[in-house]
Amino acid sequence: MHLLIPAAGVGKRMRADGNKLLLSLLDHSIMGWTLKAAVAASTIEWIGIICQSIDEPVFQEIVMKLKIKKPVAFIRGGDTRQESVKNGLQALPIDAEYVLIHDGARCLATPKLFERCSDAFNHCQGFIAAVPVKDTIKQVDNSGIIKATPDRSHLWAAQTPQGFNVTLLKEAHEKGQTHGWSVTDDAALFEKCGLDVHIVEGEETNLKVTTPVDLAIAECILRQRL
Ligand SMILES: Nc1ccn([C@@H]2O[C@H](COP(=O)(O)OP(=O)(O)OP(=O)(O)O)[C@@H](O)[C@H]2O)c(=O)n1
Ligand SMILES: C[C@](O)(CO)[C@H](O)COP(=O)(O)O
Repeated sequence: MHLLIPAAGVGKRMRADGNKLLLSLLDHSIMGWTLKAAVAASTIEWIGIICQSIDEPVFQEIVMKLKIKKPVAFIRGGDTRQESVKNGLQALPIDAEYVLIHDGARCLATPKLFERCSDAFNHCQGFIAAVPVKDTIKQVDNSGIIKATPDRSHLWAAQTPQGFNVTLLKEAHEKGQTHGWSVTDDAALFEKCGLDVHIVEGEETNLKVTTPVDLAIAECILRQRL
């Protein structure tokens, strides 16, 4: 299984001085933890790290320190996650039929989750890891007035890994560019193309390290695993 890791963001919401994926989390960087889990997953055979050129030397160092035996490619990132993934798809080896895409910022995903996601290709061409939403969600207008309370039983929080047939996802990205679709995940492109995207059971702990408080929560979860 081929895995693309978008890691080319700047982490504005983290307000860090540089790419948040290089921040320390216990004895590794955020990206170090993400890579460790991906490498430990028996199904992952190839890893593409999508990053900005300025960060590539540090990511190379992380890969070396972890003594990763699986092939790792470095791919140039874009200005948005969507662009970064599009670049990643172009850089996949020619024989890649299916691909998993996993945010570098989701550093708590377990090897089991990667393996469960790889197995999902046995029954579908597109899926995302997700968990049922626990909160009551309100839809609010621009004046701060609640307009709707969607039925929670139909709401899922999207995570990564997300997995797709490579040809179909490449086509969806092309269409997205042509039509000017701007999305925050790859599933949304599949959806806009009218293709089915299935749900694979995610992990409650598979949070995305987005703001400083997420870093503290991630540390807590990792300590419990030690
Ligand atoms: N141009 C971009 C933007 C984001 N990402 C990656 O997409 C993942 C999810 O994005 P997010 O958590 O939003 O990261 P940032 O874009 O870095 O954060 P922010 O939105 O706060 O700036 C991250 O692993 C990030 O590195 C990327 O590869 N290329
Ligand atoms: C892909 C993603 O992690 C799914 O939750 C997410 O959409 C990334 O973008 P975000 O804007 O940081 O939510």
